[in-house]
Amino acid sequence: VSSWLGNSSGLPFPPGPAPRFITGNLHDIPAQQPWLTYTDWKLRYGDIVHARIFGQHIILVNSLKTATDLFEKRSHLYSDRPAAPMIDLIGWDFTLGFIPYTNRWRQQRRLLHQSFRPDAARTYRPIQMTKIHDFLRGLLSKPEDFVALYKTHEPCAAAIIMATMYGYQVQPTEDHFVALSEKAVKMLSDAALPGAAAVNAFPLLRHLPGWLPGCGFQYFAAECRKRTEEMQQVPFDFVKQNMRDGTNAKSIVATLLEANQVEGRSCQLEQVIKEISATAYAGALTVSSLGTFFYVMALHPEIQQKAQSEIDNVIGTHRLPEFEDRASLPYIEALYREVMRWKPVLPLGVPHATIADDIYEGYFIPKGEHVLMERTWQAMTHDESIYPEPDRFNPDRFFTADGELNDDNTVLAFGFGRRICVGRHSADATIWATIASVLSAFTIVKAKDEAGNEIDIDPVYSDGMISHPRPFKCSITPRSELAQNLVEATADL
Ligand code: HEM
Repeated sequence: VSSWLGNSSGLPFPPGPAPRFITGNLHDIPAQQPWLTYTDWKLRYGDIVHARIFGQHIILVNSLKTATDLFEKRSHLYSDRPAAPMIDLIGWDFTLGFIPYTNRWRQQRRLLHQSFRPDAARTYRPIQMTKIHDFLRGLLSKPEDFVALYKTHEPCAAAIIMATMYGYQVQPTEDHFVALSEKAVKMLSDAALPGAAAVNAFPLLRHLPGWLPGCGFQYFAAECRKRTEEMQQVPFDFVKQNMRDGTNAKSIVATLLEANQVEGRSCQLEQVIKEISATAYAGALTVSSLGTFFYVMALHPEIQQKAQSEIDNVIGTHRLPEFEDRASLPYIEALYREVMRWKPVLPLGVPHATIADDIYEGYFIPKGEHVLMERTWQAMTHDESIYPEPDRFNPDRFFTADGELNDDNTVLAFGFGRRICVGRHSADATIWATIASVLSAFTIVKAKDEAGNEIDIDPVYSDGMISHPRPFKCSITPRSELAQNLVEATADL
């Protein structure tokens, strides 16, 4: 109610579209690709925009400067997460990404940071490379027309995180553990149903029984809670069983359990370790930018050739890339940065919320878990003043006039401030190494139909919190017999 009543600060909210009496700007924000509307609002209202849906304030942060001012320089005020009762109901409130800015968040963040900070992330490189090589061999055994690419790289990300987190080797097909979390993750994304929106706007609805009309979400939530619990418990039990059996499977979970010596002693800490491992797993499974990589490679053969020439000149054709090659491959670096800039996989990031009232450039920003701070990728990664012709996929934009790689190496897609992505060092290494490895051994082109005509690729991305290119057909073939042999030989490494 206090949200509805507005503010008593005497200062205006940031400018924005006029709200209606009860619903606010509900009708101004489209259900699909809302960030396009937000970008339009940037042109109309500026770098910071205010809107309201029922009692929930939405503050849109539309420029890198404003994002840095608020999320970095005032991070002590802007590091909370908005309340989302539906997330609690479906059992996903264990995830660090959704936990409010509390001691529970600090504890989980500290443990995850220990396992994913740069020096720790470097120790996973051998596993990352092994799984990327498995992925390359998987590409060899696929038919020419390789469909639904975002599905093909998720198993690679899943294999890496399962091996590092739990010491578990994912089966090439129908893996039980992967199936468990896929179910839970799917239910999380389905939780954006109309019923869920109503619960988020009117949290009291969560207390109504499922048999009441409109409250069917309660049954869905109960089912989802079961799946989420399984996703956390089953791989965790696998590690504990291995520890009891003395099986020498190194993993982050085993290391954390040993270091904290909590096995059977401190249920609370054991629960935390179980939660952060599932968080990392779910994070790695859902967010990946490689769909975009395959997509742009099929559409831009000239960029692909340039990248492959660099690999051939620097590394040669007698071996596959290694992490140590990264500094010698500036064009691959630029290509990686452009993949991450062009279509961030989380177009609106993950919303932040405010811990206290604040004033920014004369505007009032209310405190509270019902204040959604959203960032619009189009406004930042597609800011024309920083990235001319922003919609064009162009890795060359990351070079200076002298042909040197420029210093724009902050990947905005990983977020800001204290809530910046914990897994970014590991994700960065996985994505870079996959790009370099795939390009060194394979050529990606548009697929052809039976008559030999190229099949166009629809420039369509999935909508929602996570955005991937829609499944498309393309052809992925070894660049040469030598490349094929190199990939096959990785089985013996
Ligand atoms: C392409 C890969 C990835 C992208 C683009 C990405 C992006 C993001 C973004 C935008 C956020 C929100 C940051 C903010 O609130 O300002 C985030 C948070 C998070 N990410 Fe990632 N992420 C990726 C991979 C991963 C991986 C592999 C892990 C596994 C450890 C991970 C774990 C997390 C966690 C735990 C959070 C929540 C942090 C918090 O709320 O304190 N992410 N990520």
